[in-house]
Amino acid sequence: MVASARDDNVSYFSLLRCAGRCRTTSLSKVLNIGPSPAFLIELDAVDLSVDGRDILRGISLATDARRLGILGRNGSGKTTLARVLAGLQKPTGGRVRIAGIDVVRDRRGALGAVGILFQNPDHQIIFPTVGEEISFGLAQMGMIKSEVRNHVAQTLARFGKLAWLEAAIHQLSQGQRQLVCLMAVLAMNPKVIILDEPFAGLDIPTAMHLSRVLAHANCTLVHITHDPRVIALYDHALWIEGGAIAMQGPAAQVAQAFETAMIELGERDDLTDLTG
Ligand SMILES: Nc1ncnc2c1ncn2[C@@H]1O[C@H](COP(=O)(O)OP(=O)(O)OP(=O)(O)O)[C@@H](O)[C@H]1O
Repeated sequence: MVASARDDNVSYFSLLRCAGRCRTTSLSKVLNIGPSPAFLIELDAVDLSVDGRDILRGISLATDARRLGILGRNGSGKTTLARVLAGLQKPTGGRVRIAGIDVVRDRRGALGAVGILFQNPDHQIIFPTVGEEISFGLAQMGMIKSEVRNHVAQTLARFGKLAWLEAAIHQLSQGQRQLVCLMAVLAMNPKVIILDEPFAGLDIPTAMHLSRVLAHANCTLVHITHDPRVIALYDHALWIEGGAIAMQGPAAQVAQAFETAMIELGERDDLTDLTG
C-alpha cells in the first residue's frame, strides 16, 4: 500500500523510519524533543517550484545512515532532489545541510562535503583532458598548484591510470569517462557521494567494477534508482512520489513496498498513472 504524501510529512510511513540515527525534523517539532543534533544529511522542509509547479514538496530527512537509497518512478523528482542535495539547485523553501555545511551558500565547503555522479558523464565533464578534469575540483577547494598535481597523480595511480593524465576525454569510452568522473569525485574525498543512476549506461563488468570501488569508498553513499533490488540491502531508504516522501524507513521494507506497488501499477492495462 502506498501512503499518500502529506505536506506535514508526519504520515504512518514517516513513522517507519529510524534505521540507525534517522528521523524527520518535523517529527521532532511535533514531539517537542528539542534542538536537532547534527546529522550528516539534514533536509528540513525542502520545497522546490519551477514556474509555479511544485517539483519537491516538504522533504525532511535527518540521517547518519551510511548507505541511503532514494527510490521513485520516472519524473517523481529524484534527480532534482539529488541536485538539491549536492547544492547544485537552490530550493525555494527549506534548508539542506551536509556535514553541517549549507551546500547552497557555502560552495567551497560543499565540495568537501558532497560529490555527485550523474548517469551521463558528459553532463559532468567540462575539461578536455583527464588531468584538468580531476584538478578542477581540487583547485576550487583551495589547494595550491603543487598539491593539486600530487593529488591528481595519487588518484590516477590508485586506479592504475597514471597514463591518463594528458588523455583527451573525448577519446575515452562512456565507461572510461564515468571512471574519470568517479576519480574526480573521490579525489575531493567528500563525506557523501550521490549516485544518480551512474551505471545505467555501462556494461555489466564495468558497472560491477565501479560499484566495487564505490562500495569500498570511505564515505556515505546516497543511491538514486528506480530499481528496488539495488538498494534493498542498504541501511535506509526514501520513496519519492510526486516530489514528496511517500515512505521512508529501513531500506528492505521500503524496497519491498515500492516493488509491490510498482508491479501492481504495471499490471494495469493503461498509462493513466504515468507520473509527470
Ligand atoms: N528545470 C526544470 N524546469 C521545469 N521542470 C522540471 C525541471 N527539472 C525537473 N522538472 C520536472 O520535475 C519533475 C521531476 O523531474 P526529475 O528529473 O527530478 O525526475 P526523476 O525522478 O529523476 O525522473 P527520471 O527517473 O525519469 O530521471 C519532472 O516532471 C520534470 O519534468
